[in-house]
Amino acid sequence: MICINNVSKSFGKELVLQSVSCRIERYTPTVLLGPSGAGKSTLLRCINGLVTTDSGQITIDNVALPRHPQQLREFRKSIGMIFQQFNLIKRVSVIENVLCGRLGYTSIFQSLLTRFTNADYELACQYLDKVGLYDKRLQKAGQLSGGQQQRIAIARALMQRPKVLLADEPVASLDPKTSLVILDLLTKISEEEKISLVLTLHSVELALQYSKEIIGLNQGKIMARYNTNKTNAKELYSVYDQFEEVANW
Ligand SMILES: Nc1ncnc2c1ncn2[C@@H]1O[C@H](COP(=O)(O)OP(=O)(O)OP(=O)(O)O)[C@@H](O)[C@H]1O
Repeated sequence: MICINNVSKSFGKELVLQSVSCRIERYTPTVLLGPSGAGKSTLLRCINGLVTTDSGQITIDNVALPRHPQQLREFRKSIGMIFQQFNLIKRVSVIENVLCGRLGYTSIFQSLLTRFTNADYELACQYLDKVGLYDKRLQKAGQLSGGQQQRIAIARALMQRPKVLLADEPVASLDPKTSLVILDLLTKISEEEKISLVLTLHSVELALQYSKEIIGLNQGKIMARYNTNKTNAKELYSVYDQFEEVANW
């Protein structure tokens, strides 16, 4: 379980997260929903320490996110991340990109030489097969379509064997049909591999279709929390124009 307790974050004079508290249950696909600038990406990035909080605490399975860089690096092994723009090395092969996900497990010396074990290669092939890209493993990543590049990014994140997968607008650069393929894949894999999935999305309809819990953020505050089975699109749209804080979890 991810526990976010009274987390605040400012960039300069802008208070982006204001004493945010919530719990994200294990194996419960959860979407952070809200208007542009609400602080969704910032909150997601606080969960893996990419953004340092000003105050408050985040724990994953009762372990607090460390502040010390080396301990944070170790902690991050258990948290995969997927980005809107895929963040691949486009000039290198698909399989090399996937293997990069293993760097956290490799000694610094090995990382410098980028030497991977046979077991690493086997695992990379296994995950490429899972995302349907085994046949493309030797192609340069940049030659593939956006949807295929996002699938490489998913395989790369899986190489970390994460217990939590954070996906920041994973389908914002993709067409509607490919978006469904990617979200199908993410939810299926997170269920199969027992990974807790947390996403930011801009589509109310996709949030309803692919999550079990929805956390509504607006102006750096949690406005409401919804169980997908007990809400509807009309109610969720209110997250975009509601400014009164209802509750924190
Ligand atoms: N590294 C940064 N430096 C300065 N300001 C930042 C930084 N990251 C985010 N912000 C600011 O924090 C606010 C919230 O940004 P954030 O990306 O978290 O919002 P969001 O809800 O994810 O928006 P969107 O849906 O448009 O991606 C914005 O005003 C943004 O400009």
